[in-house]
Amino acid sequence: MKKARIIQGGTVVTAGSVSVADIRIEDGVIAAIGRSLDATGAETVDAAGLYVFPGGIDPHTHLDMPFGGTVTADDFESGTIAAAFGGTTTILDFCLTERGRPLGDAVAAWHAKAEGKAVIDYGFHLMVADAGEQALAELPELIEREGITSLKVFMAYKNVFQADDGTLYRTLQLAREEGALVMVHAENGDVIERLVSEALERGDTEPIWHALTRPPQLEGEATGRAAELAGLAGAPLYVVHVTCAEAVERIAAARARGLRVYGETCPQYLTLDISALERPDFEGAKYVWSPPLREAWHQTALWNALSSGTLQALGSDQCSFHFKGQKELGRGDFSKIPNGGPTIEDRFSLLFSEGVAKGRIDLQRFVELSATNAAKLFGLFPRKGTIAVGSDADLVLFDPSATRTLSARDHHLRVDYSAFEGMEVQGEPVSVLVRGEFVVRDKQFVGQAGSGRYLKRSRFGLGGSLALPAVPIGGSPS
Ligand SMILES: NC(=O)NCCC(=O)O
Ligand SMILES: [Zn+2]
Ligand SMILES: [Zn+2]
Repeated sequence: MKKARIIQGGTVVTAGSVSVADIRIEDGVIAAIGRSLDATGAETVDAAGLYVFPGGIDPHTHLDMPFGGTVTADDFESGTIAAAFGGTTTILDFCLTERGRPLGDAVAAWHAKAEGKAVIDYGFHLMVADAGEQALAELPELIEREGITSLKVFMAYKNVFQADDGTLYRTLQLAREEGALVMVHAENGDVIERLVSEALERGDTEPIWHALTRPPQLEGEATGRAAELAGLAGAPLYVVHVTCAEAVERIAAARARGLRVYGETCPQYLTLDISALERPDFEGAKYVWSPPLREAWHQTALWNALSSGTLQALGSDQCSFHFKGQKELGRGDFSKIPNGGPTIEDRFSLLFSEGVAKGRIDLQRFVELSATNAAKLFGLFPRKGTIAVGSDADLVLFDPSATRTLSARDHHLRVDYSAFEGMEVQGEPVSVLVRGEFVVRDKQFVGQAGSGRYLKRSRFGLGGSLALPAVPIGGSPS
């Protein structure tokens, strides 16, 4: 047995409680929680004055991902180190597949990207581009063998990742049969393709046209369509990176009808707006995401949806490309700017600072949104996403009174800029443990490449002894 550890006197916060307590860790697992635990034979760690949160779960990352003829600046090593500094101890990364190629090959390739590199635990979602015979035959076995219980369908990126509605519907049917959760990138890719061609024909080539050719109506329409198809198939649905009131309304309406429709948003949509794409000297390219940044008023709709339970999670959608040499591929043609940005490190802190510190959400909701709900939706609860006896000792010791300014000067990603440069945040992860071992201790990296473990996950709704509630997460339909 490894030496026991006791995290002493921190304010332990879960989705259900806040209390000052000690946490005893044995063999990577929480062995006891209580006041004044006996520390004989254990290493003690003083957490007085700090919050102790469950390690963050980021359900949406793209590390070492090919896109638009290039590959993301951050891989499973730099990406997970940055995640750990930011308070995240588990990520779920998207395993991309190619039409006509065995899905199993893609899964093997994603294992090769992560093994020996990840410093925190990780699992994969599996992309379905085409629900042909080969894919449908492979999926049940992969779900069982790999514990990949979430499937991703892109409704946009025409001629690249986009699947048609038939594939989405067939994937939903299979997911219902197999106990998997289908995730959608909900934008109408066909209409976007038309709007992009028209803009380029007019000579509108600047980054701002990325946003103007992907209006919120097309995200709302696709979100509503996916929700209807999920309802028809009797399957649950998770909408990734929700950006706008139009999509929130579709999710709320589906949930009000009792459909199991869930959604996430991302820190960039809560804190940045469309004006960033107009920054001079092509700097707007740094802020090219799909769906795009919206007018600032949409942020209120997103915060309301997070606080009311219409949206259940915050994913980073980490997908970083250097400004120099990568984002610059789109000079003269906005459609060639690689989509995505660096967000993995700041997800947790921005939610605390903009959410809890500014009074938009309480501590319980913070824990639900940063960890617990993702664990429940993606088959990791109660092993991950909470602080309970028997759970993995994935913990964040967090100083709520620290203040700092986000900057590429001191982030831990490789990418050459910060999406949140100059933003003041309140609160900071001080130390981070994964399965009882420090990965970050007193703001220093003490982890090891390759120490992160691959996570086989339970099927949807089978979250372990604490199963997913029968009613939608977040309480009554809103
Ligand atoms: N979101 C984005 O712009 N890039 C990553 C790929 C995706 O999630 O659509
Ligand atoms: Zn997407
Ligand atoms: Zn993404």
